[in-house]
Amino acid sequence: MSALDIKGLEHVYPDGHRALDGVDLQVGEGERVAILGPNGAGKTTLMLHLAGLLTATEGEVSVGGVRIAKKTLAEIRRRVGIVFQSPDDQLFMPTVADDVGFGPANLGLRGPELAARVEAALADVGLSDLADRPPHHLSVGQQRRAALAGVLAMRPDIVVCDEPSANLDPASRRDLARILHATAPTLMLVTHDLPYALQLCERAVILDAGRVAADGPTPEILADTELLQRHRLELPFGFSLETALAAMRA
Ligand SMILES: Nc1ncnc2c1ncn2[C@@H]1O[C@H](COP(=O)(O)OP(=O)(O)OP(=O)(O)O)[C@@H](O)[C@H]1O
Repeated sequence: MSALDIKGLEHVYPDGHRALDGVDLQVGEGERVAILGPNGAGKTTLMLHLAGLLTATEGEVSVGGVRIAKKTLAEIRRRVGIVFQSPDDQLFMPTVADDVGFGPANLGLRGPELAARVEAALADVGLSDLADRPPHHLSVGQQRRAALAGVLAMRPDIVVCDEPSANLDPASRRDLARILHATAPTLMLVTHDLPYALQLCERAVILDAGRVAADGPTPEILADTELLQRHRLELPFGFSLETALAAMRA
């Protein structure tokens, strides 16, 4: 069974803008998939559908065989965790531990069980020492890890990350990649950062004008210069795919 099965997904916003125009996508359990595409391609719209935060105009999305519908929303939101780009959208409790425990507490966990869930998630992201700090006192990199801990504490089947590398220094970028590698069960990475997609995801999907324009192994997608140009994607100046792949194999 697929971790994620999207069939003929269309989304038309109330103003008539068609943001998704028939997306078909299957993702296997344990796969790591980068969702690439130019501004306005529909990446965020797709991401919001994965957790049932938008209602499909047409088509359907199933997570682990459970079709997203009003009556399955609670289950879907436990199964799919989204790490939003801006930690302000996610962190709002007085302490990091409270934030990480918020979701599991909503699931009904209490006492030692809740504390253990929070401790484990904070340990996974290397933030155990900062459990009692207010989230707004943390660095951007730490905030992003705290947001990921909040998602991991729900024990999701799929982790969706929106631009996780944005505004991170090189060391924080590496730390987060290592943590995502080690912790995300099935990963959907929405990003403009092509080297990060290469580092983290074996598969890449290009979305453009609300449609899947390409889907394949990330190294092959990134080696296709014409394909990238057609969809306004670019590797950073001076970036060598061969060197990066050799470094990853070493
Ligand atoms: N609430 C909305 N109402 C109307 N149109 C919207 C709304 N949100 C997004 N859109 C439009 O839908 C299209 C897809 O937007 P979306 O944010 O999903 O793209 P994206 O690929 O995530 O872009 P970016 O890379 O800039 O974040 C865009 O043309 C956008 O203007």
